[in-house]
Amino acid sequence: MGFLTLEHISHQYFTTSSYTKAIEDINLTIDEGEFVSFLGPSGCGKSTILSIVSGLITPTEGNVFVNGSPISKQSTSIGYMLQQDYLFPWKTIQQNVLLGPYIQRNVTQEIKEKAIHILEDMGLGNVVTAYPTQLSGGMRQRAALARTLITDPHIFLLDEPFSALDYQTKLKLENLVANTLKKYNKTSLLVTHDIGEAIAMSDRIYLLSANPGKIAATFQVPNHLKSLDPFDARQDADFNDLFQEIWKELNALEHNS
Ligand SMILES: Nc1ncnc2c1ncn2[C@@H]1O[C@H](COP(=O)(O)OP(=O)(O)OP(=O)(O)O)[C@@H](O)[C@H]1O
Repeated sequence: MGFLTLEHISHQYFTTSSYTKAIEDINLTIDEGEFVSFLGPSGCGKSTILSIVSGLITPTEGNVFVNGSPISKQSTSIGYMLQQDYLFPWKTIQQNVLLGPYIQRNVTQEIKEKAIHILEDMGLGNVVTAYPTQLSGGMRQRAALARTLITDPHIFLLDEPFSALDYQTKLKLENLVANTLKKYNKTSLLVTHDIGEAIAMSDRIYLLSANPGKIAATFQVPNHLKSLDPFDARQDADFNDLFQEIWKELNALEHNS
């Protein structure tokens, strides 16, 4: 059994007059430190899977295990990276990053040094005393990631975190975020509509079909692509082959849904 296991997960949303079967019989195992992505047509249940892993919703069927124990029976901490950075404009970047420890009344010298260290890792060592409005969108997203990393979550959920950024910033961030989460050995789940982003960041990609959402295909990303610069990776034959393969499957799914 891996670090995170979803076993026979199905979920239905009920309203007063009807119900929607959002996902059906999802089974997957993710090892500690792995990065996986979920791709699929709109409404195939990608966000529902993230909500179940985060504990926000309890699936109508099936079990989620972390390290072999049901997720409901332990305090698994979850980190999020979303489209919006939610930085506080009146606090400096360092103060924003220290927000979690501040709320927990745990701003020690050690934590302050850790904040600086993480900010340096994210290429933000020279803007620790700046305010969010002084930073570009990509820098703000990096600060938001640093703020989550300092709380040392077990699992990282990324829900289309780069969709508001320009193309060049997005490519650079994909690499930086994927490498940083690997360095800190975080188990990460990304929801995206962008095939290139999924290939650039992941160890493995799950393609979901809709109505209800099921795993239609699984793709392993060749290891050597991860060591390449994002621009170079996109020129690589393996990247293009995998892109074409996923594109065809996705089109077929969208056609049939
Ligand atoms: N709160 C809810 N109540 C009722 N139905 C819901 C609710 N949330 C999601 N659904 C339905 O469940 C299905 C899966 O939705 P979900 O948002 O998980 O898909 P998704 O793949 O994340 O979609 P998108 O790519 O459009 O963000 C859809 O049919 C959606 O309409």
